Amino acid sequence: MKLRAMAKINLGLDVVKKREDGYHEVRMIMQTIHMYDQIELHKSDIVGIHIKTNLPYLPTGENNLVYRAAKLLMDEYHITKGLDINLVKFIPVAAGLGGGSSDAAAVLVGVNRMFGLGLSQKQLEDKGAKIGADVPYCILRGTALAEGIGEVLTPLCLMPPCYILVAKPGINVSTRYVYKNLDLEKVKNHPDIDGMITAISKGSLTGVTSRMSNVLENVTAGEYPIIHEIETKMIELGALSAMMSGSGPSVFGIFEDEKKAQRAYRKLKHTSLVRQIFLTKPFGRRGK
Ligand SMILES: C[C@@](CO)(OP(=O)(O)O)[C@H](O)COP(=O)(O)OP(=O)(O)OC[C@H]1O[C@@H](n2ccc(N)nc2=O)[C@H](O)[C@@H]1O
Ligand SMILES: Nc1ncnc2c1ncn2[C@@H]1O[C@H](COP(=O)(O)OP(=O)(O)O)[C@@H](O)[C@H]1O
Repeated sequence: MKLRAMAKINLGLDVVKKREDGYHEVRMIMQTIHMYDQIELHKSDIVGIHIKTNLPYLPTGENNLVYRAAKLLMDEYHITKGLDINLVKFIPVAAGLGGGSSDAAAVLVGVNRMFGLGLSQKQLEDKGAKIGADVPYCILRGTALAEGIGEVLTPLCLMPPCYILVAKPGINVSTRYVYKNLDLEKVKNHPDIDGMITAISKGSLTGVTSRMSNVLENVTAGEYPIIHEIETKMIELGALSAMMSGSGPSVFGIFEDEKKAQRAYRKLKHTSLVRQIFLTKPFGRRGK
């Protein structure tokens, strides 16, 4: 069985409060983008979950989120057959693009289908929350409001058509570190998430881009000024707006004009600012 695990960006990211358990309550506008990892699942007679991946530095045991996703369902439903997972990564790792979460989401959907478990999408989303805060959204996909720690989802209509330039600089950032170093008292300007929801419902691209804001950017860009440098370059090259995705360090720029987006892609590709760069588009919800 072949699956596609789609990447996401956060068009808006607000942190509302810190919980007792260290997790943060968020209000985020999530958007799936047309960039994906390929996953193949095969039943096997050799007991256990066996992972192969094209990235030698990724864990292939229980520290890989695809392992955890498969094990969660296989243990609960007493599946004794073996499972081979071939994971081909294209989504940059630890980049703020939700690659690991989306791989886990795809495996939950795939194992459910492959072994005929009959779980609904909502049931899969609930199980996904045990693996990571962004996993339920990665099952839903499309444009959505994510609240709680990311798992309370409200589907929205698809964001207006546009071109999305995603650039990852050659630095790595841990999500845990970024949340830990966020000082909420210092955040003076919270994103206008409700205004962005209205703009999406009206189909106004500039209404969306004028409200793009991410409170985690203060933490990551405070340490890595390269994030602001990439944003400035994207704006110079015609992006309506540019912002860091999730906990970073990837930056995305939203373009209305395809030619400008392609030119920006070509210009940025050969600078020392970026390690990986992709020109992509918004992607809709599962089953839509
Ligand atoms: C920042 C965001 C924005 O979409 O994405 P990424 O940058 O990771 O892609 C998410 O909130 C990341 O969600 P996800 O990556 O699933 O988080 P998890 O694996 O559940 O948690 C990793 C760590 O981040 C912190 N964490 C995560 C989510 C949250 N709402 N509050 C937190 O404080 C916790 O310290 C946790 O130990
Ligand atoms: N299938 C996977 N793909 C990518 N990273 C994974 C995977 N499973 C576990 N990880 C670990 O999770 C960490 C965060 O990965 P990723 O989901 O790509 O980042 P982000 O949460 O910033 O979008 C990585 O450092 C990696 O070691």
